Amino acid sequence: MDISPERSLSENGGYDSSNEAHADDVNIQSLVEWLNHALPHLNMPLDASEEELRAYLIDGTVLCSILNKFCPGLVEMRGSSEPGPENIRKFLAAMDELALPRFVLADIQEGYMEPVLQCLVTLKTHIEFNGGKESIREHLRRRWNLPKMEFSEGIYNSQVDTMTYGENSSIYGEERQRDSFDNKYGSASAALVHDVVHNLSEMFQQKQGSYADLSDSNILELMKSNGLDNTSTRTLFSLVNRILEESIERKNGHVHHMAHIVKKVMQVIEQRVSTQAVNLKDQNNLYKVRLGKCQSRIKVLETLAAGTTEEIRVLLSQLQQIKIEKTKIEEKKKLEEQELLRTKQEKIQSDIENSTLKHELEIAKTTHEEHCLLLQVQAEETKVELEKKLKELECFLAESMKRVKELESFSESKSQRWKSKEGSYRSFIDYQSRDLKELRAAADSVKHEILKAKRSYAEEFNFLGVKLKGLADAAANYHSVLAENRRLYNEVQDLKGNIRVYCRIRPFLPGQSKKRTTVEYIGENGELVISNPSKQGKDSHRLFKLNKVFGPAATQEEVFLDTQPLIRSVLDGYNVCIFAYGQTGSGKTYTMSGPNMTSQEDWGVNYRALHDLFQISQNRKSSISYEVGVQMVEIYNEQVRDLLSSDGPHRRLGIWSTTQPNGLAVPDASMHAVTSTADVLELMRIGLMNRAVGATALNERSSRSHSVLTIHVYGMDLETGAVLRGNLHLVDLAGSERVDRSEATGERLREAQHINKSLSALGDVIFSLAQKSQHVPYRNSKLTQVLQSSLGGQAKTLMFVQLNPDVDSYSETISTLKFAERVSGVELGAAKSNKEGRNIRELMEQVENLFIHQYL
Ligand SMILES: Nc1ncnc2c1ncn2[C@@H]1O[C@H](COP(=O)(O)OP(=O)(O)OP(=O)(O)O)[C@@H](O)[C@H]1O
Repeated sequence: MDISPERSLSENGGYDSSNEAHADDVNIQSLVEWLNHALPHLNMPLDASEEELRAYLIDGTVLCSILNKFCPGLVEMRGSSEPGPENIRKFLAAMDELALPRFVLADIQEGYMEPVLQCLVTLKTHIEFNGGKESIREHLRRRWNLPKMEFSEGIYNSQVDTMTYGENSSIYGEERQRDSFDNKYGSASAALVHDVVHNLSEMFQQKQGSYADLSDSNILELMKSNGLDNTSTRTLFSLVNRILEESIERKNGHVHHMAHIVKKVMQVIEQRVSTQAVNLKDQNNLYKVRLGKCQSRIKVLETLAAGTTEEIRVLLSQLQQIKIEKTKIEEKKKLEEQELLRTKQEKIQSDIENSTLKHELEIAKTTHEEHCLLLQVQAEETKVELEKKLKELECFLAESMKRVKELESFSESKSQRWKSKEGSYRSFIDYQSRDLKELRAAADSVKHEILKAKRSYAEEFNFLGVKLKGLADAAANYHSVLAENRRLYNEVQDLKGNIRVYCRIRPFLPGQSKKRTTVEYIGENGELVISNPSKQGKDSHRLFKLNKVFGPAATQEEVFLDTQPLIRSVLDGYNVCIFAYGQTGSGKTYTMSGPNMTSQEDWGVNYRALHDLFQISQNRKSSISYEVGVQMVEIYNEQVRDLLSSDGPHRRLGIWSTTQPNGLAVPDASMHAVTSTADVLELMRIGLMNRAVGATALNERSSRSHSVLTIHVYGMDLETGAVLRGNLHLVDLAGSERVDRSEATGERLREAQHINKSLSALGDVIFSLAQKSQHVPYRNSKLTQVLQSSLGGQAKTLMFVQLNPDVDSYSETISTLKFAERVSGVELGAAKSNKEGRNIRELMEQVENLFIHQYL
C-alpha cells in the first residue's frame, strides 16, 4: 500500500508515532521500481524482499546516489571500499539539510527497516511532488529563486543561502506587504530594513565573504510569510550573527527593527527546537516501543534458550541411551562374533562329519550292492524252490480234486442218510406236538389248581392273620411269662439243692496204666465205692454218696452239662460259685480250665460257663441288656492279691465283711469290662501268668494259692427296667494234700498250712450252711470271706471233688471224699430218708430240662 506524505509525516517533518505505518504497509515494489528507474545499474528484482532491499541500502551508496541523482554533488560519497555507515551518515545529514524525516543509523544496521522505508517513501514523494524527474537542486534553486550555477562541494549551503537572499528581492517585496511586521512599520520600516539589509550585506562582504551572500533582499525574502520556516538553522544563525554584528557596529537607531528580526529568528529557532523536541520525544517513544519489542524478543530468545536447554538435556539422555544401546549392540556383536566362530567350528565339525558320513555312505552303498547281489542270488534260489513247490502244489491240487470227488460222493450218501433222518425227525416232531397238546391240557388243569390254591391261600392267610394276632397277644405277655419262667426255673434249682457236690475221677496219666486203682464202683446216682488194697474184708471197701460221680472216661462236655443250668441262674440274678477240690495233680485245673484253651473240645467248666453266659445274654438282648465285668484275685498265705492289676499282684487287698449291694467282696481289685468270651480268656491268661506257681514234690505245676475269677453280671429288663445282679465265682483251689505228704518245709510248709486251713474253713462254712446253722464262720479264712456272697442264701454252690485213682493216693482220696460227704451229706441224708425225695429230684431234673429248652 502506498503511503502519502500527509499520512506518514507530521507537520514538523518527524514521524507521527500515532500514525506510524508499518514496513509491511509500504509498497516495496514501487520503491524498488523507483530506485531501478533512478539508478538503472542497480537492476534490483521487483519482488525483492525487505531484507534484500536492506542489503542494497546497507552501505549507504544507493541512498547517496539517489540523492545525487536528483541533486548532483549533494552528497560527497566515499569510495565503495569505504565502510557503509559513513555514506549513510552523509545521506542522513543531507536529509536533515532537506528537512525531511529520516531514520537513524541503528535502524538500518539492526534491520529495522520500517523507518528506512518510510524515509525512502518520503524522499520519493518529495521528489515526485516537487517536480517529478527534476533534480532537487533545480527544485531548490527555483524555490529560492536562485540563479543557475554550479554547486561546489562544501559551500552548497552557503551558496543556497546566498542565492536565497540574492536577486529575487521582488518576491520579497511582494510578500512583505502581507507581513505583520510591514503592517506595523509601513514603508519607512521597509526603507530601514533595506538599510539594515544593505548594511548587513556590506558587513557580510567585509567579513571576507562569510556572510557576503546573505543579501538584504534575501533577508527580506526570508522575513516574508514563513520564509524562515524553510531556512536551515545554520542560515538562521548566520543571519542572527550578521544582524548582531551590524547592530553593534552601527549602533544606529534601528534597534527596534533589528530586535524584531532577531525576535522573529528566535521564534523560528524556538519553534524548530520544540519541533526537534517533539521529534525526539516521538523517537524516544519509538525507542521505548523498540525496547519493548527487544525485551519481548529477549524473552522469546530466553524461552528458546530454556527450550534448547531442555532439548539438550533430552538429547543428552538420548545420547546416554544411545551409548547404552551402542554398548549392547557391541556386546551383541561380540556374542554374534562368538556365535559365528562357534558356527564356523560347528561347520568344520559338520564338514568332518559329512565326510565321515559320506565315507560311511560309500561303505553302506558297497555293502548294499553286495547285499543286493546276495538277494538276487537268493531270489534266484527261491524262485527255483517256488517253482518246485508249485509243481508239488499242482500235484497236491490234483490229489485234492480227487478227494473232492470222493467227498462229493460221500456227501451224497450222507445227504441220503440225512433225508432218512429228517423223516424220522418229522415223525418225532409230530409225536412231540401231540405231547405238547397234552401238556397244554395239563397246564390248564394246573392253572385251575393254582386258582384253587390261591383261594385256599387267601383263606389260610386269614387264618394265619388270626394266629398272628394270637401270637402278638402272646408276645405282649412274653416278658411276664419269661419272668415267671425264670422264677420257676430257679425254684427248681433250689429244690435240686443249693450246694451240689460232683465227684470226678481222673484217669491214669500216660505211663501210669499198670497202677492199681482205688475206685471200685461208680453208681449212676452218685454212689462211689473206694477199695483199700491194703485191707481185707469189710473194711476194705468204703461207700460214698455224692450228687454225681464222673468216671475217668467222662468228657469235658458231659461234666459241664450238669453245670450249665447254674450259668443261667447267674443271668437271672443269682450268685453261683463253682470250685474244684482235691489233692495236687488230681485234675482240678483240668476240670475247671481244661488242658488246652485252643481246642474247644478240651474247654473246661470255666470257659464253657463263660461261653454260655455270653451266648444266653446275646439271646436275651431283646428283653434284657447285660453288662459284664471281671475281677481275678489270688489268695496266697491268707493274703488277697489282684491278679489283673496293671502293677502286678503285689498289693494286698482288703475284703468287705458284709456283702455289698453290687456283690463286690473285694472292691479294690481291678474290674475289667468284657463283652465276649475271648475278653475273659485274655484276662484269665494274664491272671494265670501273675499267679504264683511253685514246684512241689508232688506236682511240678501245683498251685500254692487259690485263684478266684469273679464274673459280675449287671442286667436291666428293657421292658420293666428291673435290675438283675448276679455273679459267678470260678475258683481254682490250691492242692488239698496233707502237709506231711508234700514233704514241705519252711515257706512251703507255711503255704500248705494256710491252704489246709482255708480249705477247712470252706468246708466248715458249707457245712454250717447245709445245717442251716445260726452262725456261719465266714471270717475264718480269706477264701470264705471272698466267696461269702456265693455261699449261703439263694446262692448256688457247685463243688467238683477231684480224685486221683492211684492206690498211692488212697488216704488223700478218702479224706477228700470225707470232706465232700461232710459238705453235701446232710442233704443227701435227708433225701435218703425220704424215698420220694429221689423221685422229686428226678422230676426236678425233667422240669429243669423242659425249662432249658423253653428258655433258650
Ligand atoms: N479227666 C482227665 N483226663 C485226662 N487227663 C487228666 C484228667 N484230669 C487230670 N488230668 C491230667 O492230670 C494231670 C494233673 O492234672 P491237674 O493239673 O489238672 O491237677 P490239679 O489238681 O490242678 O493240680 P494242682 O493242684 O497242682 O494244680 C495233668 O497232666 C492233667 O492233664
